[in-house]
Amino acid sequence: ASQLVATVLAGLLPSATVWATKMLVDGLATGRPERVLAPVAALVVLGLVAGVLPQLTGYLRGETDRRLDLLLQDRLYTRVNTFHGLSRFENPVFLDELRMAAQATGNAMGPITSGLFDLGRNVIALAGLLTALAVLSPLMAGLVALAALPVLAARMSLEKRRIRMIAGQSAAARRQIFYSSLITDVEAAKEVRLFGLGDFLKRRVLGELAVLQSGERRLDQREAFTQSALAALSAAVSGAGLLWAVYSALDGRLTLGDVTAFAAAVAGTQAALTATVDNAANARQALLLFAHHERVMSLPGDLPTPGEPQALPALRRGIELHDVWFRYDESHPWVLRGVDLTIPHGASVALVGLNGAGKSTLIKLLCRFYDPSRGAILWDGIDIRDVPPAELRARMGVLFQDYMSYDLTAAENIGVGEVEAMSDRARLQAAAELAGAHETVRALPRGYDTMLSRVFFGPEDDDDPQAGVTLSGGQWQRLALARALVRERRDLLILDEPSSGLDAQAEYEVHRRLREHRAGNTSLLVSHRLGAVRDADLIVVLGDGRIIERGTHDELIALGGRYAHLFATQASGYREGADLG
Ligand SMILES: Nc1ncnc2c1ncn2[C@@H]1O[C@H](COP(=O)(O)OP(=O)(O)OP(=O)(O)O)[C@@H](O)[C@H]1O
Repeated sequence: ASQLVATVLAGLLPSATVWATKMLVDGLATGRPERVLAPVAALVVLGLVAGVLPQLTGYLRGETDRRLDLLLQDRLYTRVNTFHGLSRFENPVFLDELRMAAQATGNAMGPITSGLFDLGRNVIALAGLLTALAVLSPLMAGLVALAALPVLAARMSLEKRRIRMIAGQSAAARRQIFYSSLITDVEAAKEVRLFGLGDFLKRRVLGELAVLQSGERRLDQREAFTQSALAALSAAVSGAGLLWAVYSALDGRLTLGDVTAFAAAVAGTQAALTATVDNAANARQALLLFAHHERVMSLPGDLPTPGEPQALPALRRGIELHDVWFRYDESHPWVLRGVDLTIPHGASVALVGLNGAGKSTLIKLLCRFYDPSRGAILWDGIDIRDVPPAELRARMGVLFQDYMSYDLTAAENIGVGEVEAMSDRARLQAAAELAGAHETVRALPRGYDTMLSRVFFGPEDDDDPQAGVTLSGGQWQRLALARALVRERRDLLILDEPSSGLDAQAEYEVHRRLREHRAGNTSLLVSHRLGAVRDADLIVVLGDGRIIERGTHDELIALGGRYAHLFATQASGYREGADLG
């Protein structure tokens, strides 16, 4: 409300100033001092208001923007968090929309609110000035207003083009961001240096930038040209008006004050008009940008979720996959082709198979990151599509092949596995012990409170509690394993290649501890190291999206099929290694 009052006041300022100036000049012309006192006093007050008002509106505007920013960021990220699956995040069109929406959320609301207030102020100013002008010359007022129309139309069409250009270039913009982030990314730094990719990536960045810039350049040229032509038109209109005013004054039809007011009003009107058009165009551009925010908000959910959220009972019988078919997209080949599998409660099931067989995909379906294209996954007979994804996931501990390493403390790196347990040091420690991470963490400079980082901190950061310690690959993996183990309500433990980064001794230890822990605990283990899966209650061999063999280690060896062949190959590899040693 205060911003509204300030806006109206600011809008009335220019015409009031013009009128006070006219009174002053007319008063001066009469030569009577008392006639100039009131206008002078008015001008002083107007000057004061003009000086203070922008500070006030500036502050109010900032405050409005800050509040809106908080509100909208909250709204956007709340929405993004309701996309329970992964497919949206693997869709470049959605990612573009999300990037634009995040940008709009931070940057568009400011221009929209301030643009609308500016617009209001300028429209009021314009109305006041045009009224003043109309009193002096209705014809001139009409001409000045008319001359504004082409300016308005031209600006609107230019803005539309600009938005269309930005949308058309989103792929190039995405590539540019991708290449430039690779140049500075710590994870990529090793390979970029080893393969000397710096120049290659830089050329790609500059190439994309050139494409982006050429579109922008064409638009800027067009804008400069149209704006100049229109400015010339305005100048001609005001020039003609001034000539008319001067001749009218010479004829005695206008007073000296009228001419002053006229000149000021024409200049003021044109300035206010240009500003109005600018405001309208900016607000419109911001609105169009903001449309991305609205589009993300109005997207349907990616996974159908049950209407009535219900709790998932603890697992008693087991998990069944019924004729599960899956492909990532209509245009992609089938990854799983009719998988039938039961993971009985309390059993340890191992999944083996060649690269690309679909093992990780099967795990992602169990976590319901996607829904099967055909078939169903049942948890004690309940279709997992009928329970809220969060409920389902709360019942699982999962270590992914591509686990995350967070730039957080060691305790937090484990605690993110169950946010509620973040401050429960005993639980975090128990998980760390199980994962074989406790000794490593305890030996860190600040123990569990040590900041871990993927970026190396120098000795100069020693006193900085935020400076992180860098762990080795296997140490990170143990922490990730601890994270998967920390969940209290966990009924199913899924480990995708849990020991790929562990040394032989550590692998043995981790598997021994997990085996003890696994007793009575349902687990699914994916591993290429067949030595690690031989104790599993059931070994399932996946080939080309189908289950081709299943049984215990001994049964599969006796069968003499794919598993037996793989096992023999690995074993002979070890024997040769031993012979060499
Ligand atoms: N997000 C995805 N979008 C499209 N296709 C995918 C996606 N993830 C995996 N695929 C495809 O699905 C197939 C199976 O991949 P998956 O990761 O499940 O295999 P895997 O058995 O775990 O292999 P590995 O032993 O190498 O880990 C592959 O052909 C892969 O190209």
